[in-house]
Amino acid sequence: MSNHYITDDDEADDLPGYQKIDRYDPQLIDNLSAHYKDILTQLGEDPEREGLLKTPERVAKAMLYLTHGYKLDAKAILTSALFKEDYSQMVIVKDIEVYSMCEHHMLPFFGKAHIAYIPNGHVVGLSKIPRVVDIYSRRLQVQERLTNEIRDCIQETLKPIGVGVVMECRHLCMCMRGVQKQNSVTTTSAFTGGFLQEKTRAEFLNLISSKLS
Ligand SMILES: Nc1nc2c(ncn2[C@@H]2O[C@H](COP(=O)(O)OP(=O)(O)OP(=O)(O)O)[C@@H](O)[C@H]2O)c(=O)[nH]1
Ligand SMILES: [Zn+2]
Repeated sequence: MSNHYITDDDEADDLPGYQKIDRYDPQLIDNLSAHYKDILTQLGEDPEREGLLKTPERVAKAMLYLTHGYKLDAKAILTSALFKEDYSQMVIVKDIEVYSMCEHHMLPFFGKAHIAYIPNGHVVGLSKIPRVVDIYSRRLQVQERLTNEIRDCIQETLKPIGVGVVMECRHLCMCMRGVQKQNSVTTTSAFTGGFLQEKTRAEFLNLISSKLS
């Protein structure tokens, strides 16, 4: 894989597929900038006015960052930190921030992901779970597919007894335009294995709804 994009995360170079953000391909930035300059003109703006001079390049870089997940391999990230461990209770990482872009309007949707799995001989390094969320979020998405992709990645890599994913997001395409519902939150969920049983799923849902004291 080449041309991977990620923020200036200090760990970036140690993770499979990650590179630092200052390694954007300059030709790609130039191409995208030219398109955004044209879009500004088509929108009735003057791309030569002072405040907009660097805007096409800024937008190009921002969009590359907001879609850098295409270049990353979530399964490789998880596989890089599997540890043999005799722990077979539910592991939950909750309240993981999510920032994604809806594929219909290319406007942000954002909120939280709550992820659980029941280990089957291996646990995964905890930080890798939010990294998986980021890799699938930083693409053009619909919330349902994002939820399923996270579930499938964890299930296929860790092969746990079960995986549960719940996501709660606000979609700006529903707030700042269109139907203009400022407070609506969309909840999606995806489960495998043990989480298909009502008791296990109820325990997960109960634990993610309880607040830390
Ligand atoms: N299922 C799903 N729909 C989404 C998501 N993000 C945005 N949408 C919806 O995608 C739909 C696109 O519908 P269209 O009728 O083609 O587009 P539109 O005319 O801009 O629709 P409005 O937003 O109702 O104005 C809208 O209903 C959005 O609310 C998502 O993550 N999941
Ligand atoms: Zn949308």
